[in-house]
Amino acid sequence: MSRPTIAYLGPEGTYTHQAAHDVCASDVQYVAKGSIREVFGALDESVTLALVPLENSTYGSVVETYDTFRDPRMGSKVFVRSEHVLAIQHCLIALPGTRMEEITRIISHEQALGQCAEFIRTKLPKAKKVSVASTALAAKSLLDEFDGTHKTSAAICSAVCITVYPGLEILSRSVQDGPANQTRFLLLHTQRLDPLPLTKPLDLYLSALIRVRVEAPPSSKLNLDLSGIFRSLVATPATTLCSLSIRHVNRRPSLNAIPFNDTVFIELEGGHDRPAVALDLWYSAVIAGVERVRHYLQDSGYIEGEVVCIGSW
Ligand SMILES: O=C(O)C(=O)C[C@]1(C(=O)O)C=C[C@@H](O)C=C1
Repeated sequence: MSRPTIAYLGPEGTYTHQAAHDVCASDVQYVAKGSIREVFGALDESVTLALVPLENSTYGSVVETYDTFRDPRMGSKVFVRSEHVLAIQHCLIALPGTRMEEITRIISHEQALGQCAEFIRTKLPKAKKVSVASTALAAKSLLDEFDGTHKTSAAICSAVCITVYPGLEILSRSVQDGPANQTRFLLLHTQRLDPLPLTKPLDLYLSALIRVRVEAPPSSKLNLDLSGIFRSLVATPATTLCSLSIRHVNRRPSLNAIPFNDTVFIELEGGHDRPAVALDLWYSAVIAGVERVRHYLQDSGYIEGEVVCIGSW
């Protein structure tokens, strides 16, 4: 039997790569992809696992991940199955001999540039920010572009990049704004409830992610009445039993013909004071909530749309 394979945002040395190692047992095969959309697109019969960043404690949501979660495959062929939080300590990395005061270009992933905005503004005021697909790609690009004279660029990335890409050195450590910088990642799998292949033992979080989208709102309402949806979600006997509550709400444009019509992502959480709740009971409670939201939307006159559980873990 072939080894389980996990797709991640590459190249080698990204934070996603490190988080994937934290989650997976040693026998898993890693496949680097160039973007989060490509990571998601790689999931099929041979690549059954993927890890994607969801949110950062300093800079907020990873928009590309939420945008990918609008895809109809998410919730029908791909499911969120667990989460992992990684402490993010960024370094300023450059070619040997680069001087801080001469840096005019600072390359990194948009999230990392955002997490270090204050450092860049105060310590590298002349530097132009250049956003690339990942932090490790930023480090690698310093070597790719090296022509022996240009030492006016630097990358923001993890310290491991100087080992993965020899020929670079650390100019400054811990350059993120604030010491408690963390990113939360989600583990995706091609099965909704089957046991996961070769991950380390995973905690039961009693979490779930719901996607709600309506296409034909009643004429007076451009967007969803979230309070009605929230009430419907938490008000079944099963959801009460699991102390289901709303943890987080995010929205992205639906990209349909109705301007400002959003796809809403609602993250649910069960009561952690109820250790007796098992994943299948939790999943039933979430689905009971989802069913009630469907009825609520129908009763409110929404004709087309969807309410989908895209993962419970
Ligand atoms: O560029 C990387 O190293 C990534 O793994 C992506 C990513 C992100 O998208 O948030 C992951 C963790 C950090 O927050 C910075 C960047």
